[in-house]
Amino acid sequence: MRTLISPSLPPLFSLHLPRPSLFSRALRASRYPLTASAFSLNRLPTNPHHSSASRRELQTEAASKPSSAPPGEIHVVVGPMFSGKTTTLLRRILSERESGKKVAVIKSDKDDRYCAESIVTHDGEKFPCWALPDLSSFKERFGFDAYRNQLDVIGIDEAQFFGDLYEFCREAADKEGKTVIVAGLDGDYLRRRFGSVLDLVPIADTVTKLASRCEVCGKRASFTLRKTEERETELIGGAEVYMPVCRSHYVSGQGVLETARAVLDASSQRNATRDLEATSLSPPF
Ligand SMILES: Nc1ncnc2c1ncn2[C@@H]1O[C@H](COP(=O)(O)OP(=O)(O)O)[C@@H](O)[C@H]1O
Ligand SMILES: Cc1cn([C@H]2C[C@H](O)[C@@H](COP(=O)(O)O)O2)c(=O)[nH]c1=O
Ligand SMILES: [Zn+2]
Repeated sequence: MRTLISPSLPPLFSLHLPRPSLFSRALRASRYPLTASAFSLNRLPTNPHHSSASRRELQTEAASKPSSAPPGEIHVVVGPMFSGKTTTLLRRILSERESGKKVAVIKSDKDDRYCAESIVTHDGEKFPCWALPDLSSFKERFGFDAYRNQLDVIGIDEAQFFGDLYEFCREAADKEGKTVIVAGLDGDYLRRRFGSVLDLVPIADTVTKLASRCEVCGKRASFTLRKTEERETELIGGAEVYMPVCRSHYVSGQGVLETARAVLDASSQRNATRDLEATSLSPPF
């Protein structure tokens, strides 16, 4: 199958890492070598602006965090359909697993294309996954103990379909030390924000927007055009329903839709004629 992802296209957001300040170096150093008790607020210089109640609150919060869980990470991969989101997720998951990390992948059970128990790229690559109605059921299904002690990296595909995406990712990364790699559509076929994928941006470590190739002109495609007449936001489908397009062909989508409809009509016309011919050739019952 043709590869439509251009490796030369840069991600929308690039990562700039400034020199760490003295403060940030001190903060980073405090994360790993210090135990929870060494990181006790009692040892911090007293801030005269903190009331004793708020000091107690902060102290309780610090004590309740598991001392062994280093902070996790959130990486978000978005883009239109056919831009390589699932492929990217798969590559990252495989590379984490090769480096010795324990991984698990979750996808929405709404997506019943290809295979129920695997994430599958449009090129047919597969990886076993948990197909779930929501993310909050994952820990119980995976096992609370196994989740806490034996899982480092969580991949989430079709993230736009999960209503509890934000809460799950924040808790997993902030409190449970997990690395979460999220792949999903940033926008729907009308280019409206899709689900809560974009809500993750402020709490993410990296955000990558991928592009596909416009099916009409071959240029960079950042949007997904729906070729059919359905109007609901959620409509599971692949290349028979959607196509990646550039900005100008998204805007002139009506024309593209008409072309696509004509192609579909012609092909169903051809199929109908073939069926008719096959029926008239078959012997009568
Ligand atoms: N219009 C298309 N129809 C079918 N497959 C396509 C189309 N455009 C691209 N592809 C293939 O899909 C691959 C990306 O698949 P995938 O990672 O599943 O994308 P995404 O998860 O972003 O939808 C590309 O490498 C390309 O080979
Ligand atoms: C644009 C758009 C897409 N969907 C559905 C169609 C597919 O089932 C998934 C996206 O899959 P992919 O891995 O990104 O190829 O989402 C939808 O329900 N509504 C839309 O507007
Ligand atoms: Zn185009």
